[in-house]
Amino acid sequence: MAWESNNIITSVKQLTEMPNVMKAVVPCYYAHPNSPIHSPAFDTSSTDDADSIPIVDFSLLSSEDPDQHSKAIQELGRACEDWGFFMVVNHGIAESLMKEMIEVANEFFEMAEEEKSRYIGQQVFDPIKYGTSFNYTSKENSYYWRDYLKLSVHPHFHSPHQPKHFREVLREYCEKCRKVTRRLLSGISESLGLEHELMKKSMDLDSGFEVFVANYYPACPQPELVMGLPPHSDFGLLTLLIQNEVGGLQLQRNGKWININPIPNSILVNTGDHLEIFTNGKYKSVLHRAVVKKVARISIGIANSPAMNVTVRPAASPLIQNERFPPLYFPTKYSEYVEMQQTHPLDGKSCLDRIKINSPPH
Ligand SMILES: O=C(O)CCC(=O)C(=O)O
Ligand SMILES: [Fe+2]
Repeated sequence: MAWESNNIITSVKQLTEMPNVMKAVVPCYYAHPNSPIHSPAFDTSSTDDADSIPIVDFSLLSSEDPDQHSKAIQELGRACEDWGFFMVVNHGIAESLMKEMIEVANEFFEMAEEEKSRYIGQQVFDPIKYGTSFNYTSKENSYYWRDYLKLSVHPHFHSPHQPKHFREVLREYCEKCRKVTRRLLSGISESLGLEHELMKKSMDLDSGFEVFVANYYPACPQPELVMGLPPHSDFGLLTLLIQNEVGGLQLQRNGKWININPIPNSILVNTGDHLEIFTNGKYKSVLHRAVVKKVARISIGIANSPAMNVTVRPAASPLIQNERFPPLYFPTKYSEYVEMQQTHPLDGKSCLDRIKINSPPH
């Protein structure tokens, strides 16, 4: 069966289940110029670095022993500055809840296409968006091997009503993650020598925008030819990520793509563009991407961000900006940043580059 790129495809999952599509090859329009096979920096053998991804013991951030507390804060700061990715252990979220979240997300993708298509998003700020690729628009000229469900979960909570239990599991999981994120963000402020509530206040985190994303990467006959998600940084402050037992996340470090294999029951955390802006470039957001496998993979991310109407700028503290370190980013309203990110093809850190001071105009 000949597939043209203008066929309406609601999901990659649907495509892989079509009886007439050859099981051994991917349609040519999914072949990606920057897929693993074409990526000179791709080196699966570079696991040494991956082994040393920092581990943050969450329970020690609240330790009453001042030495232990300040050591934990320093380690958190170092993890943000040196890596921008770290694994959080002893976070207090039950393993059973994490598993249930992955399970109900899987059940969502297993639903019939007609049921899921009720949630197909039309607009950038639709609170419930089911879709495929990144945000398929005519501006994108290649497809990604990924279906997704994106939900705005804070300050207003939105969830599909199906499958059964999805809504209640999501609500509980998001609430637990919010507490972890808040504690991490106040620890991060402390690690910079700032008042621990500065981020909460200056970005109005009580009304902070939070997006839940479930990424479904169907089993792929030729994983080396396609991309699940292209290299990008996340736009919020921190993203919390969990996955099923299948790996696929890679981060760019010292010019190489390295595989991230989280230890069981940990949560993977990465810093986003708005933490980079707030810290005036000290804690940089990190490029990462998702490659796909011969078996299906699910990842669940929650991105925590400033409130939509807040204009974000580097923190107003002499520790962050001073004569030696003038502000590096233009003040930008958060909603405008999100819109820019969601309406352009996903392309490295190009969105952040647009608001860099002294960057060439786009
Ligand atoms: O699937 C993954 O591991 C990464 C997902 C991701 O980077 C994202 O949703 O922003
Ligand atoms: Fe991401």
